[in-house]
Amino acid sequence: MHIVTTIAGSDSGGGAGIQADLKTFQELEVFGTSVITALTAQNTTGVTGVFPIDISFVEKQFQALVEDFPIAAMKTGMLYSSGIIQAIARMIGELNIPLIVDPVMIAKGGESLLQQEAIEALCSSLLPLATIVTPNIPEAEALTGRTIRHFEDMKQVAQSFLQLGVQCVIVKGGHLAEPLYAIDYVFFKNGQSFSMQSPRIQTKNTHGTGCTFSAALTAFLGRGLAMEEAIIEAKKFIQLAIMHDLAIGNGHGPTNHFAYQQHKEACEVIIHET
Ligand SMILES: Nc1ncnc2c1ncn2[C@@H]1O[C@H](COP(=O)(O)OP(=O)(O)O)[C@@H](O)[C@H]1O
Ligand SMILES: Cc1ncc(COP(=O)(O)O)c(N)n1
Repeated sequence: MHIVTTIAGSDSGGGAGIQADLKTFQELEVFGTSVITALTAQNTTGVTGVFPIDISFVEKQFQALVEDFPIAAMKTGMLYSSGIIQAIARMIGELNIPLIVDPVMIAKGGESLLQQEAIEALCSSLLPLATIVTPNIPEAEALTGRTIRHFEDMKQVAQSFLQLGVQCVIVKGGHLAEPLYAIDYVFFKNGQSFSMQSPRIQTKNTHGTGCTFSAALTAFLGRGLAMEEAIIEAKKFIQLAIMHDLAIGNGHGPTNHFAYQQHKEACEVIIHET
């Protein structure tokens, strides 16, 4: 049994954050553990409150896990403050395992999940430890200070992340104005790159897409898949989860974490070398 960890915020609504991650881990047959950085009062219509956990208690959760479990891979999601980021980076720096950093900044409803002053700590302390970083377009722009309009901009942005020491950058295209396809761009340290294209699903139920994608990636890496294979399988997991979306709640409903196990044979992702 492979053990993986998510370091993230709790979403009381169950579609994003820790809850989405653990559901994804369970579906992908890895044993999920967690370090909770903040509680959010949240549903499909938005976030009504954020309660950060004391840094010392974040550290206590992390220590409890690493003292007892051989963790195969870790991901981070909502980290909220520079203090939490620095504590996490210090502890992860002592381990040598795949780390996926999903640089969560803003909830779909517009509420901030990362304090403005924490951006610097994310870039200087945590990203240099990341095996893979998975920004969406607004996060990639905010973290690098560059605007993304064309593929050339995307390459420059990826270069900025790679220069920090990240091994692989996946710029997720959910926010691109591409009506027919959802295209993600993958860049490796060795200069290789490719895009992953799947049909864009017309739905408002996209709460937790980024969390679910990075959790699937963590599970596949924890199971020992090679990086490229893990990335493509994670894209299939999120594609099927959006395709078979759940109309739960009155706002942006969650994705369907059950769908991959039920339909994985029926999902094609088109890969283009870039
Ligand atoms: N409407 C959609 N149809 C298909 N895939 C989508 C759609 N929206 C997002 N995705 C995919 O979901 C994943 C998360 O992307 P994105 O929504 O950009 O991230 P975030 O949730 O962090 O904002 C990516 O693989 C992206 O291509
Ligand atoms: C606790 C928590 N973490 C992350 C997200 C981002 O969700 P998304 O994956 O839709 O960007 C969220 N809404 N809440």
